[in-house]
Amino acid sequence: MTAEAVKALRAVIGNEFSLDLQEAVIGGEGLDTVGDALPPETLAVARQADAILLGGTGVPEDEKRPPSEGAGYGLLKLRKALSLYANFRPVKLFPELLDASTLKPDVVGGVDMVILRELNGDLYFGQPRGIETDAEGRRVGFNTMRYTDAEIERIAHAGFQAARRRRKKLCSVDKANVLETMALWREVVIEVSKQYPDVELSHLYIDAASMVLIRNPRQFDVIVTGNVFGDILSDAAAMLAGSIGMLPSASLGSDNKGLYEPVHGTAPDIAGKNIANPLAAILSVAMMLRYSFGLENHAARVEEAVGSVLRDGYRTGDIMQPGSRLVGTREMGDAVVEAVLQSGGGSKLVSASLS
Ligand SMILES: NC(=O)C1=CN([C@@H]2O[C@H](COP(=O)(O)OP(=O)(O)OC[C@H]3O[C@@H](n4cnc5c(N)ncnc54)[C@H](O)[C@@H]3O)[C@@H](O)[C@H]2O)C=CC1
Ligand SMILES: CC(C)CC(=O)C(=O)O
Ligand SMILES: [Mg+2]
Repeated sequence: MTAEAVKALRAVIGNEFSLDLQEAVIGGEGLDTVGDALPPETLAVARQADAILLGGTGVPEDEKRPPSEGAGYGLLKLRKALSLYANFRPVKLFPELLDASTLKPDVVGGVDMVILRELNGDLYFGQPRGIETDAEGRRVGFNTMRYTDAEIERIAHAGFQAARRRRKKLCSVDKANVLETMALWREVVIEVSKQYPDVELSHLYIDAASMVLIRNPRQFDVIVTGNVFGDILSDAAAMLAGSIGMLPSASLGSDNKGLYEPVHGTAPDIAGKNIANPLAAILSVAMMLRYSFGLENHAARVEEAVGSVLRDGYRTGDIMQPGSRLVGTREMGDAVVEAVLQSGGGSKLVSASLS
């Protein structure tokens, strides 16, 4: 999937700019080659890059390791080390996929929201964590849900600013009725809202938010929420867009450096079969062009190319519909590259590689 995203990136950049693309290992490949899910060399490459395109991390062997030593944790460390705290996960239904969702077309038609997930705090990072044996000899697992007011403030500002650029509606999702961390979350979000009187703020508890997301998703514009709730809510929201293979994301910090990756994981159940949907990875490249490189037109060309291949009936298995043309990962990538090149006035299909 990442190789297809790189092909699309090369196609849209063409000869207009030079692209200095470096590869580095993370996750399972990092553990296998240098025994580290986030090797120091990878972190160094990421630090000096303007933008990072991330292939999924996480391998089935993670189930036999402590979570904080697994391949998947390499990504969490990278997000934290680079202070990429604001994870934008747009959920937009391409009209061509109206019937691809498992939900009714009149529920999902016109869905266009952004889930803004805080990425540097919460249960995934809070200390203490671990598994210990208590005085009675019972094993106890524990994690800590933890947010400082400053962490909540900065993600709340990002949420209000995102809403300001859109339909000016922000819904903060928490569990303030049960958890002190989330009571603080709500208090700080309300305090920050005073600086954004033009943005309509609402609140939902995570359980109710999950239900409303499926019942009436069109009502949402921007949702701001914590690391764990955002992780779960965005996978559920993927089905509003037809498939988890359609959701891109951008993780940003306080400068333009960003990390771009699909919302989905490594999909080990279908790995190596050339059947996974590369469009989430390709749409992540569009976000990279927009947010890290300021190339709005190029971003739009990639997004329009995706729309055009869908209009032409190309489908991977996850979004397959009757009468459409079933293609593999590489063929979908080729079709997007061709559409990108057409939009730039060229017509020759180039074969780009990762080298
Ligand atoms: N950002 C990341 O690097 C993430 C890594 N992971 C890791 O990925 C591994 C697998 O996790 P899962 O829970 O199975 O989540 P997953 O997102 O990899 O897969 C969930 C389901 O969606 C399908 N799917 C995912 N992406 C698809 C695509 N592009 N096209 C078609 N179908 C697709 C998979 O085949 C699977 O049935 C684990 O090791 C996990 O830790 C999980 C989520 C995010
Ligand atoms: C390693 C996981 C926490 C990644 C994940 O599920 C995500 O970021 O959506
Ligand atoms: Mg996830």
